[in-house]
Amino acid sequence: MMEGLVLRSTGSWYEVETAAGDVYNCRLRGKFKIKGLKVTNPIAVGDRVKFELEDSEEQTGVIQNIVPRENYIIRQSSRKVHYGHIIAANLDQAILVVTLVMPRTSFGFIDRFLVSAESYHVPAVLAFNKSDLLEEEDKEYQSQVMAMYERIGYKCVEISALEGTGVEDFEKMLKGKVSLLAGHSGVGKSTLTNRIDPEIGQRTAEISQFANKGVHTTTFAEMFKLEEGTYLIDTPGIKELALFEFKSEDIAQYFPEMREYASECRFHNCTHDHEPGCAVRKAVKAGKISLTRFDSYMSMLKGDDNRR
Ligand SMILES: Nc1nc2c(ncn2[C@@H]2O[C@H](COP(=O)(O)OP(=O)(O)OP(=O)(O)O)[C@@H](O)[C@H]2O)c(=O)[nH]1
Ligand SMILES: [Zn+2]
Repeated sequence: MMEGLVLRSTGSWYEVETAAGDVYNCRLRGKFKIKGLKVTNPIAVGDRVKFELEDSEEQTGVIQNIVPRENYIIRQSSRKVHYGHIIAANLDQAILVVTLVMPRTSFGFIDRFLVSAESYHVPAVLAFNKSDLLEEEDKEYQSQVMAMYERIGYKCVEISALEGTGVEDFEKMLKGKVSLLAGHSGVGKSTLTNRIDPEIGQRTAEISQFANKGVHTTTFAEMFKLEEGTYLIDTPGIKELALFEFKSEDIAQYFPEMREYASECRFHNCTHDHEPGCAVRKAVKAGKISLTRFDSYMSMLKGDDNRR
């Protein structure tokens, strides 16, 4: 039996790369299923699989087994109700490219992304792009925003994909990891990937063109190899890591800075909304939890569609 990493999938075929760097075209053995998961795709990009060689000349194989996942991100299937579609598995980090100017990424959107990443147990990073466009006062503001997120524990980097500032450090951050790259249209994902690897940049731009035309891009889910052990997953079709199943009572636990106070609330099932003796609201008043973050929490709790 051989083992490899799924780089690409069309739904019926999987491109699997072995440690030696050989790529095999594999299909699933019949009736392949993963217990307890209702998904339209049992195997996704980023999965490690065991496969039996079928034809060594054609480099084809049959996937027999999946190595247990460290994590995965999933969305609602567009084809089947109550089914999920796995976007990617075994991620080391999820990077959200954001911009404070042209266009301005909202805190609501950033926080939804961070909450999703928490729920998937994927470390999240915020990359603030277009730093070259910032006026003096914007720079000051951006530093404050970055400090706010860093205090919570999220890594933040400042880059200008256009001018190349900070891109070297950005690349260092990718080294030896599987990273998912996300962000609103126009924040500069293609420009950034193009700087890192023109071939990938080209592909990113192509895929995002499809996405902008509304063509379903999930079949294009791709993992790019930057170097040995370093992979980038571009997600143009997925503007956010929308949660597949989202329970309002769980939301607070995905705000790391709230978790530590929540245990001190008078009621164990406190929603931090109106309850007396709420330690979280007290921490907000005392400036220990940022109001911006608390606002995001409240709108998520109330189910506002905060997607912009
Ligand atoms: N000033 C400045 N402009 C940038 C920067 N990065 C990207 N841009 C510009 O922003 C616009 C959008 O960049 P893209 O790289 O196409 O953005 P994208 O995120 O790939 O967007 P989609 O292709 O719609 O998914 C282009 O006009 C870029 O030239 C930057 O760091 N500074
Ligand atoms: Zn509370």
